[in-house]
Amino acid sequence: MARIEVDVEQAVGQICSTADLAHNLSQCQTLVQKAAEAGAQALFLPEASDYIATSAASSLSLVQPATTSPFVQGLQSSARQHSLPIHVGLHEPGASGKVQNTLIWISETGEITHRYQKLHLFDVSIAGGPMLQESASVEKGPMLLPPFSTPVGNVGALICFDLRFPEPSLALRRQGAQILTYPSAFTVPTGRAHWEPLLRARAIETQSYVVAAAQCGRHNEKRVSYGHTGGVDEDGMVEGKGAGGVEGASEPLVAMAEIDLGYLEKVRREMPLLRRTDVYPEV
Ligand SMILES: O=C(O)CNC(=O)[C@H](CS)NC(=O)CCC(=O)C(=O)O
Repeated sequence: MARIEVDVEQAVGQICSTADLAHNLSQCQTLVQKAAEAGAQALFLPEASDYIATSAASSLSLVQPATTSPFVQGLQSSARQHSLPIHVGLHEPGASGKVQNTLIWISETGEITHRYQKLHLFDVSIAGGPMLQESASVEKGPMLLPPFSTPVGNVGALICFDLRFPEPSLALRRQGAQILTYPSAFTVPTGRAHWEPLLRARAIETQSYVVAAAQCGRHNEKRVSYGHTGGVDEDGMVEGKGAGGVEGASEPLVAMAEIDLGYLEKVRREMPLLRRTDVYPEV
């Protein structure tokens, strides 16, 4: 497991994506600039940073392969220019005629080195609340991405609704993750009720840093996201508070969160969570 002796700062970005990819890229590039100026070692951007569409049909019409997407190419060139790795959620074409909801790691030299595809799709119909059928336009991911080494630590990648399932986070922790990422676009009512307790629970039960880059504000006439971007440390304490979480805000912003992997190892050493796998199955 990588061990970094000095604290590092990571930037966690919040934007309000619309169906205008060029505008979304420019919001993200503003955040790359801010993150680099603040001395961040990595920038984490929300789910679906490339676009949030008004319908399944519109999402299918906007999707582009990562290899030729001007949105991805723009971020690759920003990463290279600022020598800053970027973790960003986007859409990619799927094999089934649907899209894939993915998360890519762009290295500080602008290469796409890792890719995760969202496992759990958000199909809900809450009376008087959100009605969303993600599976109408998105195909579900086939596997976990094993944790990968980065300048801020070993990253375990998950996306948004995946946050409600403890199993993948525990599996990634067991495989060596030190930081779990949940780039998101939570709805306002479910975010108000569950966002922070879920993030804190995942951090505490995996004894890992949790990075929560969120979409915020009004995307179109049908969609508003909860925001409240930030980080949670391995004690479950929220970091970067105040910088994020302006409900309804649509200004791009970054929250800074500190990572101290020495402290993380101390927490894990001092309170080992040894599982009773003789009683219940290991995840
Ligand atoms: O639509 C896109 O293009 C981007 N994807 C999303 O916004 C996804 C699927 S609709 N949103 C969530 O998973 C919200 C989960 C949530 O709000 C909860 O678990 O409570």
